[in-house]
Amino acid sequence: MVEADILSYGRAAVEWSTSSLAHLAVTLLAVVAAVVVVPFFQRTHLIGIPGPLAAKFSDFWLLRTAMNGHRFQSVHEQHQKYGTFVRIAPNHVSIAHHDALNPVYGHGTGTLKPEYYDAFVPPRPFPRGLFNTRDRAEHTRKRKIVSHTFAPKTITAFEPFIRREIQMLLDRWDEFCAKAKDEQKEGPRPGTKGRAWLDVLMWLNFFAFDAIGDLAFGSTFGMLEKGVDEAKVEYEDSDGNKKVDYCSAVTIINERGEFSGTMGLAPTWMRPYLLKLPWFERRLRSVKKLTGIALARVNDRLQNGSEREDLLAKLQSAKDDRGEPMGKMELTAEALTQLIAGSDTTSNSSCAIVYHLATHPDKMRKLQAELDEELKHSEDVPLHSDVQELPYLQAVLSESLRYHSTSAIGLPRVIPAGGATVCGKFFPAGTTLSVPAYTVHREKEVYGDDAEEYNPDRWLAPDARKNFDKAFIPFSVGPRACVGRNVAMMELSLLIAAIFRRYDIVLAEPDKDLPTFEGFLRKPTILIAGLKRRE
Ligand code: HEM
Repeated sequence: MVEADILSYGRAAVEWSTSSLAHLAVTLLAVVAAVVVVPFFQRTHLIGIPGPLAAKFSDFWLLRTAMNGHRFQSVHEQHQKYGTFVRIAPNHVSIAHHDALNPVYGHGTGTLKPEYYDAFVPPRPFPRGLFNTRDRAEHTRKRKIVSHTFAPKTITAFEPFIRREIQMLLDRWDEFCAKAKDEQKEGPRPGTKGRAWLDVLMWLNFFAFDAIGDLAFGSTFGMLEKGVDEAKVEYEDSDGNKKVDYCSAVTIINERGEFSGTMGLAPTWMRPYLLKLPWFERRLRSVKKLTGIALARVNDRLQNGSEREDLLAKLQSAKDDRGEPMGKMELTAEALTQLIAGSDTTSNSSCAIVYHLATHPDKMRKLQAELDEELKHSEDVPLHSDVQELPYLQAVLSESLRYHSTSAIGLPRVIPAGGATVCGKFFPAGTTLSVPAYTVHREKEVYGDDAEEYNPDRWLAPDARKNFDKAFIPFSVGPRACVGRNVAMMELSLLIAAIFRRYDIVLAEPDKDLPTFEGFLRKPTILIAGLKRRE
């Protein structure tokens, strides 16, 4: 009897497990059909577009590429293999041609930022900021308020504060140079005795955070002074108590970019599941901490006030079309946007400029000759009016932004109702298109056969700017282009002029490529250089 029971129990177990396995297999097939096969056949209009096989069926090809930190490179290689059009995800086509810029990003085209940008929205209860607002009317409202804060008059008023931070950077580097000169220690390379060896990227990050802190909130983070990457974070613990902590702002901003730049590529339904993976979980903590940094700065600033009109004061006094000012939460979201958009964009770009000049000593000497000649009577940090039209300095900045391009990926946009024809191909409404900056910046048709080479001199040719402008997008183009472009160009012009006029710079590893890791931006990871004061 017992034996019979066991046997029937065993049979039932086998039947159950067979039927549940079959059930599981059917469910899996249904999921695969729903997620992979159906969307593939729904997009028959994209079937003829070449690309990696995996990318035609699922978002994982692009997602995995992004997690590896070199999305710009992988997409570039696909374009080299397949040509102008590459399908990089089931509903996403990358178009590597400057003729695609206007229809994809231009004014009046009606294209919108897709769900990708939802992964950049700050955690609740904060609303969206200018950068990640997708709704057109809401973006227009915000853009009107924010662009007012970047009006030319405001920017001129920022110049003394930017110059003060650059002077602080020079003072710190001078200390290191003086010490190294006294000690006359051997450097990491033969013949480099008596130089100060430091991670230039780290110091440029200190500068960029202090500068944006000063511009946006009326005071710096104190990073240059302390020589430490540290920022105050305000947050609520699980019991709702307000807490204060200190953290590395640079690491946090990097991890936040990696989180958003990757998570945004996953279909919306999958995002909560990805959050369970340690890679995303850790980076989500950084997203929250970054909001905590903005909150701490906004709170301190509102409590203590500011003696001058910083960006926050401008935002506070600005009103939208209905005469409404921004509330505290929106103010914090915009302050966060500026902190993110205006800090490491500048430090990454300036780090790349230092790298490219130091690896092209002839170009560095040419720049130094111009600075010596034109800035004879300037202070350590020149005036913007003295440098904004220096031909070789501006050529170096343009070439470096072209060649490195911290925003290197194709920024995605969704085609609106009615569809659009781009570079001779029709794309129906709802298709996501992007134009990869890294690849477009290397178009031989525009930049010539030496497009793969770093050569600032190309910008000196007559009509160069006019010819290159059509394929030059470091700040993007159209209604969503960088609102801080003029501030960024002022910072870069002053900073690079001041640094190269004062120091002779060599790299510890001049034969190596600049190491980078890409989240949303393509960021250098380290740059060890030996500095000495020029005679
Ligand atoms: C070298 C420095 C910089 C570079 C290369 C850069 C590049 C860009 C790019 C490519 C975009 C478009 C992003 C997209 O469509 O997804 C953008 C947007 C933006 N940038 Fe910059 N940026 C720089 C500096 C700054 C600075 C200094 C600020 C402010 C202080 C700033 C504020 C913004 C904001 C608020 C947006 C969003 C604009 C909108 O959606 O309407 N950026 N930037």
